[in-house]
Amino acid sequence: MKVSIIGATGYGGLELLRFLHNHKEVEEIGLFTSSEEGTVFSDKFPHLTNIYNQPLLKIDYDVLAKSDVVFASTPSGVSSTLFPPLVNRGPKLIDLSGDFRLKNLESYESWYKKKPAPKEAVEKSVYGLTEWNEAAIKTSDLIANPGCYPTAVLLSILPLIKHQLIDPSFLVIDAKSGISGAGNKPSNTTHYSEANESFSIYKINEHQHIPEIEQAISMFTDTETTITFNTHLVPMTRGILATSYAQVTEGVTQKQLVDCLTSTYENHPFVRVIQEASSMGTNRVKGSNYCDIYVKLDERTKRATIIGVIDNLVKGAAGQAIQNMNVQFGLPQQTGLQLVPYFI
Ligand SMILES: NC(=O)C1=CN([C@@H]2O[C@H](COP(=O)(O)OP(=O)(O)OC[C@H]3O[C@@H](n4cnc5c(N)ncnc54)[C@H](OP(=O)(O)O)[C@@H]3O)[C@@H](O)[C@H]2O)C=CC1
Ligand SMILES: CC(=O)N[C@@H](CCC(=O)OP(=O)(O)O)C(=O)O
Repeated sequence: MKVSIIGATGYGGLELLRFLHNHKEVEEIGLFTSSEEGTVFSDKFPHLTNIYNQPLLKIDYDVLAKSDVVFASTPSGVSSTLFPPLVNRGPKLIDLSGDFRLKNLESYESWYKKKPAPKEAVEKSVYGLTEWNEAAIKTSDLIANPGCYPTAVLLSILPLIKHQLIDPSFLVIDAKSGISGAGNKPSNTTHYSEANESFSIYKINEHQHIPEIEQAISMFTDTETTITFNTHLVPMTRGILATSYAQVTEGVTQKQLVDCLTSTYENHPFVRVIQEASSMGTNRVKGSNYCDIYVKLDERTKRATIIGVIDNLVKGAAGQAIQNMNVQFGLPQQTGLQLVPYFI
């Protein structure tokens, strides 16, 4: 397979390359840039010396059209214009940004403060939460890869909402992310001296992943709800831990909650239902495509604490994008993604 990465110099792009390098069906990887045409990739990233000594390529539709797959790992507002001319020209398109995720264009404009992608392209796109949308992904030519936070949240709560074990009307979600979630462009909030030794909340009640999570709950469980969702920055490089709180339906037991998660994911290699809370942590999934999930009923309040943990750059971005590519090409989902977590 011939694969192209637009935004190869970013964090998502580098992770795509790290996994695609080990993918047995990938023969050629084109690295595309909007700002550094001709730069030798390994000069910019010396850890890739003698591995990727090729020059970065200018974004050119005729070259991209010859690929089997084109990944866009670019800031929001970029693929909305870059991808539409490639629709129906041959390659499968996989977008890691939020540009094709929200079906309601006004909602995209109001949450992302950017001009939405053309309606026809958004209508054509398929939401790439692999474990929940495999059939549609299989036949899709344009994938909207989910956001990092929505992946951790949705994989942990969707089974419990679908089986009516929790009340979705008062979902409170508290999520924390490592700094690589903000991409490679330095800013005050990601500056080492300001982020290190600090734990902060950001985008209170205004995070762009709120409508995405609500839309996916509706799409996969036929439930309309509004959520409270807040995000925090943790002074570490990788990882997301998302904790959701919800009242359980009357009479629901701890065993029912765990059984529901276990049976939902028994045939899904990348979602692991964890039995002990002490085994949940970002270092248990770091560098891997796993999503670990956990649920605990508080017998006193009848509220469930539901946790999802991922590596934001892998299951939250590049890993899930490659998992979707595997589904599109009829390959086993694990192809190229079988790295075990770093742990330390
Ligand atoms: N970081 C994360 O954990 C996650 C990120 N995402 C989403 O994935 C996308 C990529 O994220 P991430 O890799 O972190 O971002 P980065 O900021 O690290 O990288 C983005 C890359 O996009 C390229 N780019 C910038 N502007 C343009 C443009 N106008 N046209 C073409 N390319 C452009 C740049 O490369 P160059 O200058 O060489 O063109 C840049 O290196 C974003 O939309 C992000 O929101 C989704 C899930 C998780
Ligand atoms: C730590 C951090 O800043 N994380 C980013 C994650 C953004 C992201 O993944 O953007 P999409 O909208 O393309 O999904 C944020 O919270 O905005």
